[in-house]
Amino acid sequence: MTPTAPTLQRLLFVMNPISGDIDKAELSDLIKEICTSRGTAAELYNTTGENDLEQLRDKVGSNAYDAVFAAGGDGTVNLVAQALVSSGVPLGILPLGSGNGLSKDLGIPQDAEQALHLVWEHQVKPLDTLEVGGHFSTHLADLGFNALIVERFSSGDTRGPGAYVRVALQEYMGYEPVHYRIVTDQETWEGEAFMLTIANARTFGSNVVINPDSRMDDGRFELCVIEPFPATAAPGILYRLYTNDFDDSEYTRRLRCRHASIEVPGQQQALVQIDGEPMHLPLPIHIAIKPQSLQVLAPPSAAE
Ligand SMILES: Nc1ncnc2c1ncn2[C@@H]1O[C@H](COP(=O)(O)OP(=O)(O)OP(=O)(O)O)[C@@H](O)[C@H]1O
Repeated sequence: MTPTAPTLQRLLFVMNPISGDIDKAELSDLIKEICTSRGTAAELYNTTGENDLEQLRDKVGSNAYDAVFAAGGDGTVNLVAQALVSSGVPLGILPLGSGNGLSKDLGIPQDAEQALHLVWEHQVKPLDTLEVGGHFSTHLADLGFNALIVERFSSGDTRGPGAYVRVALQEYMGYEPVHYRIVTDQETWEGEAFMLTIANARTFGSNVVINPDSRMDDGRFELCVIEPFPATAAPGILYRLYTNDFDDSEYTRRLRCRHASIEVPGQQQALVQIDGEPMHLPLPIHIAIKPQSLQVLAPPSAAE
């Protein structure tokens, strides 16, 4: 353990039985075995997909957990973070999904067994969280092209990066950019966008860096706009998204703010993906940051 890290003695592990393709019974046994051998009490909760948030809030309210781990994909991390927000109880992550965006941004090992060592070797970091149209987000939300692809993915049975690229290419051909009006506490921007990301974090689970050099604890968030671009510009934009150079394109801009509202003139609702879950939200969409409202366990050496 790092000198400043508190000892975690009582833990809850929230496990999503459908996340990833590893054997959850084996992982549960491993968690119990390692924790028992180190004198740490570990309780397990399997999500059902029904009323999990209410159940977890009850558990967190009536038990003195030192930390609660989300063992699952981005949806499970969002669920557990929501149950813990403003409680002071830190969130740990055992990444099991296909994206695992927040865990990557925090530098958490992508192997669940290695990530378990966060219990004994960690630093506790405060993170901002976002409210997007009344929904909780820890990581990244967006409107436009990527939200459409996430929706196509969640309604089909295709998975994996190869399938993502295939679906994205199919949809790109007929995609019509949308006209947005964004009003923040700093400025107003109006125009067409191919994609509009609401970013508390930096990097998608796909390793696309949509919001480079940003912080998750500064009380601000970014609206990252990719404006319509000719097909010839696509390779350059894609390259910049993988090389930390989002701003180096004439088709991109970022608005940094504390609160914002997004309108689509003439439309009543919009498709939005929030931490990987697609949903239709009424317009305008109001976004606000809750500064340092979530504690997380990160590796002792994590930079930010
Ligand atoms: N026991 C369960 N049976 C069916 N669905 C469940 C169950 N528990 C949770 N879910 C659903 O799982 C979804 C969240 O999955 P999560 O994102 O954690 O994993 P994943 O889909 O494998 O990850 P990724 O999105 O990174 O690929 C939620 O929609 C939730 O309702």
